[in-house]
This record gives sequence, structure tokens and C-alpha cells, in this order.
Amino acid sequence: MSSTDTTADLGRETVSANDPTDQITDVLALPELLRDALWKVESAGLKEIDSPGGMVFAGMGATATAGLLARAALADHASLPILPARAYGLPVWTTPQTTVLCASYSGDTEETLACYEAAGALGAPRVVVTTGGQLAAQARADGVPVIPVAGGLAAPNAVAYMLVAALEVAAQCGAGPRMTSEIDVAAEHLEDLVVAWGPDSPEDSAAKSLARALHGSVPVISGAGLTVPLAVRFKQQLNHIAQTPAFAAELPDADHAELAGWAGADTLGRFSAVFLDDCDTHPRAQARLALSKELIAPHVVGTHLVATRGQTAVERVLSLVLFGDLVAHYWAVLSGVDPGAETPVEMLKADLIS
Ligand SMILES: O=P(O)(O)OC[C@H]1O[C@](O)(CO)[C@@H](O)[C@@H]1O
Repeated sequence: MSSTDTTADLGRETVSANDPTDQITDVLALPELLRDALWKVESAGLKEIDSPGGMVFAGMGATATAGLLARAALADHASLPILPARAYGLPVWTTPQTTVLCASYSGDTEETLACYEAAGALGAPRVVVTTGGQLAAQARADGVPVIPVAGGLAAPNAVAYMLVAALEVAAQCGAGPRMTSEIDVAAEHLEDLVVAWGPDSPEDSAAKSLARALHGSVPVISGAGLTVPLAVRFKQQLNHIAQTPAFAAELPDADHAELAGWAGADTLGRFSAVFLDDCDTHPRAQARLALSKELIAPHVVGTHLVATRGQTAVERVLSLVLFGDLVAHYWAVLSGVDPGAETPVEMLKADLIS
């Protein structure tokens, strides 16, 4: 298939033929994975944690982004700070009264293992969410609760498990209310969106159309408020699944510097700008989004506005997780790229060990 064949059919047969590791099946299974995640979290039998210092979500890459998505899904229901740790240590303000949730699909990501150790040294309450690896082994040896995750997925496709675990631990440590029924309702809502945007949807469905429009350009995905981590997720999935450069930006701050930079975009190459909107975005940020899109338009091959779908914040967050994942898979088909191919980070990890 030609790398610019944007007319290629994006139906189930073509998508599956391009996806020997069958990753699209796990993307489309998001509703079921959410329900399974609720069940698995329940089975962990977590106890309440006294945690006036809030919660740190320690993890990397797509797993870290799931923590940010959980924070966005809590919206203004969050009552304590929930902040990420995405490096070899915890934020300096972490105290023994801060719950540290260490999240790693593989259980072997060295930065997350370092955070687990740092939290132990500090005497902070720890919870682990993982399929196994060193993290599970350590946690079991230390008597730290482990939230199980289904095996056999690519780490980014475990977003349901990581997000549900983050929401549940947040509830247990008093950082937010329990979101079980919102998650259940969101899973139902997603079933409709799978039909509307999945491979069996018409060739001009929103996700297929956006994939075709973006393909062959460098997309910059901008979010504001609730959609900031969605922009990050979307760009990471384009990197990971479609194996293409993509970047994320955060409004309103991006207007203060990046907007000026866009003026030089057309002299450098083919860029596209995607803006992720949400009904709860601050009205001034929403106005900026529309104006930024207009100002950028002359310098890029296309500008696009995509809005979240659904009632609750949980539904809306998950709607664009599904949407971005599908666009990335469709892009992979248009490029003839295997979404499950080994990525350079695996080689980098091997080099770090040797
Ligand atoms: O959840 P894990 O296994 O710690 O992985 C974290 C990140 O690292 C990767 O495995 C890549 O190194 C990603 O797939 C994932 O986003």
C-alpha cells in the first residue's frame, strides 16, 4: 500500500490485515476492559488510606497519561492534589502522608520501580497496579496492595485498568468520590461510539475522515482543561501506533509562545493542528481555541476541531481516548505500518541494560 493512499478502505478487513498483533481488538474492547477493571479493583479489597497529602501517580508513557486522564475525569470533584511522577523519583513535596500509586503494565519499568522504592524509603502509603514483573514481586514481599491488570495487552491498551485504578485509589485516600457508576455508564456510552467510529463505521465517519485528513502531516494536538491529557494521549498513540511524529500543546498557555512559532510552519513542512474541545472548557479558553485555529490556518495543511462526547467528565474523557486510538490505527493502515511493531524504546531499554 502506498504511504499516501488516503483513499484506502478502512473497513474491518483492511484494518485487521494491517494489524497482525490484533491491537485494534483491544481498542474496540474498551467498554469491556473498563468493566473488567472495575471488577479487578474491587477484588483487590483496598482499605481506606489516611492521606491528607493527596496522591502521586507514578508511571511512565501511556501509563502515566492514564493517571492524568483519571485526574481529568474527576474534574472539580477532586478534593486533594493528584499529581504525576514521571521520572526516577517522587516530587520533592511528597510526604509520608501522600499516597503513592505505582502503575506499570509490565511491572518492570525502571523509573516506576525507583518511585516505588523512594515511596517506601519515605514511609508513604503505597499501592501498586500491574500485571506482574518486579513491581508485583516487590509489592507482595512488602505487603503492599496490588491491583491486578489483565495480561496480553500492549501497555497503552491497558488505559482502562490504569484509569480505574487511579480513580479507586483516589477515592480510598480521600482525593475524590467513588466513580464506579460513572465508569459503568461511560462503558455503555462507549459501545455506541465504537459503532460510530470503529472499522465497521462508514468510510466518512469522524475518526476515519480525520485520519485521512491528518495523514502525511505532522499533527500538533492542542487541549485545554479536561482535554489537555487527551491531547497527550492522542499524540502518544500517533507516535506509538502510527509511528509518526506528533506533538501536544496546552491552551491557553500555548497562545503565549507557540502561536508565534506557527508563523514559520509552512516553510518547514506539512503540519496540521487539531484542537480538542469540551463543553466544560473555560469560555475564554474556548474562545482562544477558535481564534488560535483561525490564526494558524494559513500556515498548515489543515486545522480540525474535535469535541468530546457524553454527559459526565468520565464519559467525555473516555470518548476521545477511543477516538484518538482509532485515528492512530487508521493512520497506521494508510501508512502500511504494523501497530504492534517493536518501537525504538525497546531497543533503548536493551541498550540501557547492556
Ligand atoms: O506500563 P509500563 O509497562 O511501565 O510501560 C510504560 C510505558 O513504557 C512503554 O512500555 C514503552 O517503553 C510504553 O508502552 C508504556 O507507555
